Amino acid sequence: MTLRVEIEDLAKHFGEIRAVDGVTFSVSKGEVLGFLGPNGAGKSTTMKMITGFLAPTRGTVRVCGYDVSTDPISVKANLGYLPEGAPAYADMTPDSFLKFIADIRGLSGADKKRAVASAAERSRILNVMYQPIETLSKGYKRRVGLAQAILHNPPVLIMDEPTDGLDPNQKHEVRTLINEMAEDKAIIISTHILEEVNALCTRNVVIASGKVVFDGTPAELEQKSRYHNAVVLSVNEIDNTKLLQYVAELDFVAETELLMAGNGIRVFPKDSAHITIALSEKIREQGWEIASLYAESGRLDEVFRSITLPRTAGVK
Ligand SMILES: Nc1ncnc2c1ncn2[C@@H]1O[C@H](COP(=O)(O)OP(=O)(O)OP(=O)(O)O)[C@@H](O)[C@H]1O
Repeated sequence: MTLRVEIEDLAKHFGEIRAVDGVTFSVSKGEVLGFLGPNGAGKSTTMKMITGFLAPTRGTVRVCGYDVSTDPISVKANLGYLPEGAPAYADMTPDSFLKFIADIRGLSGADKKRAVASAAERSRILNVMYQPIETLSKGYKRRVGLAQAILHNPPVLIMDEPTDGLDPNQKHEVRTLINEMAEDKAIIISTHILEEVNALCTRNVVIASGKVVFDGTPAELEQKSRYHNAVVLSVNEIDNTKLLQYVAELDFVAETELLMAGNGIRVFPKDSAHITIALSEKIREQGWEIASLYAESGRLDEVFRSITLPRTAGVK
């Protein structure tokens, strides 16, 4: 694994406010890291320090081996940044905007032409290259932003809320583009859209109050849910209360609850064990007919809440 972004004990204090308070994580080539956290957790401040817009109070950021505080120009050369929202310069066309960015990146002649054509193709904006940016749909505007970020083919891409405010089709398109680029880049995406975690990310770092509270795969995040491996069960012609009483006594069951609208019961296993087979055997032993039985993978919204709420709230 080639390490591309290394963040160590990063902190930013604004007076009394500890916006970022000792954050450490790294991102390798091929990884799409979902950087999650509630409003005010410190995501934007961290991203601004990675991209060199903001100087840290403490700690280091290295991008492709270059330290952002001592070698910001090399860092910027290795990094593409998609800020939140739409690109500025609304009265420009994507063609003139990308050429302008190419100039800033120091590209000229054939290199500039090739870079603009390749970024436009990869971002699928070739059909709108000569239309003012302000007249484009949100999805296209975001793709123009993406084209700008990848123009110099950087090994590291940082994106702030890349699909925020897009409709489901546009979200899908932008995610597809990001997935296509993932193989040869290290990508950091800040988001609070939890479905993005499964659709896009290979790893997640969750921060709350400026500190890392989780670093792992989407599956590991789901496993922290109390619903992980919980089984939803309904049985034909048996009263749900009776079913619940029977199931609650089984030795592999920790907890049970009735579902709304008579839709059966939910069974929480002890130690998050896999219990679908054992449970279906126990139901059949009673001579009951199972109408439906399935295990849940876990609920990201619930895990997210439980790990990002202040610890004083009594949450594990
Ligand atoms: N320039 C600043 N001066 C003072 N406080 C700031 C400044 N920038 C950010 N903060 C504070 O630092 C904390 C972290 O803010 P930040 O914008 O990094 O959070 P965030 O996770 O990006 O939130 P959001 O999801 O709402 O964008 C907040 O309490 C914010 O008010």
